[in-house]
Amino acid sequence: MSTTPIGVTNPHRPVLAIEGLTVSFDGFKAVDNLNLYVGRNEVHVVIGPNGAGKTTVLDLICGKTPSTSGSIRFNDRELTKMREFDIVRAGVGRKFQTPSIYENLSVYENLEMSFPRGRSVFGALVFNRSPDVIARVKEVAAEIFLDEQLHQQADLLSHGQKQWLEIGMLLMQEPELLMLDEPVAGMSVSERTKTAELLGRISQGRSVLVIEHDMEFVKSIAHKVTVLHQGKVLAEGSMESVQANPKVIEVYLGH
Ligand SMILES: Nc1ncnc2c1ncn2[C@@H]1O[C@H](COP(=O)(O)OP(=O)(O)OP(=O)(O)O)[C@@H](O)[C@H]1O
Repeated sequence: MSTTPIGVTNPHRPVLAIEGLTVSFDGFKAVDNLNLYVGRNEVHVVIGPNGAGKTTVLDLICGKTPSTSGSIRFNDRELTKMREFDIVRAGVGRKFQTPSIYENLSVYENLEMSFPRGRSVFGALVFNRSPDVIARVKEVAAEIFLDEQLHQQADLLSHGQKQWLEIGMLLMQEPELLMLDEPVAGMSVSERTKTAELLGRISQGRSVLVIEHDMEFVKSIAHKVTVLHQGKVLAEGSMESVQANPKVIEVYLGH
């Protein structure tokens, strides 16, 4: 008998399988019996009105907020029982809206210290100058369009370049699931185009879960879209199907 849940893109083994996930804040269910599946090589975008529960879902996945009930399986490991640090080590990387880079260090140093061996600025800078780390830093810098800024101090980067640097810092840890909260907020048009290209590339061999309000950007990156409303899934599927859904137009896109 098949136990495949309805609506799964990759029914055989989603990398991330969220089932029956609920969190209540003083009786208010910000996330309410949510099912969400993310496959490998998938850019999955979560959209929905303000307060729908999008950021809370990412907080639950990365262990920042404990769930009230339900399960979050990542490669068959149950994340709801794990600490934030162990979730990162299991291969989940999360980028918040505001970049948290070291402004007074160079692009190179920021990437170098994110190599998993580096536990502190001091430790990273003293012990990490090995050929494999140097090669990885250069590879990631090229991936995030910053190979020509390697020795530039991070505070001199544009807002968009800072966002890319933070994505690069996450890539240094080779996460299997990368979560990004409004990655193109405040970016120029050309930076948005390059970010779309970047996300397409980094989804190869990984899963990328994105929260985004900019529908043009969503169209350019999403393999699958989930629309959240009042903590529940309102609609799910391709961008075309979601955009044509009258319920989605009523509560979100029509506004
Ligand atoms: N720690 C908390 N305590 C109490 N209420 C919370 C907490 N975190 C979130 N909420 C509430 O849960 C609801 C969902 O918030 P959330 O930030 O997840 O929405 P969102 O879809 O990300 O919205 P936006 O698009 O505005 O960022 C909101 O009503 C919010 O006030």
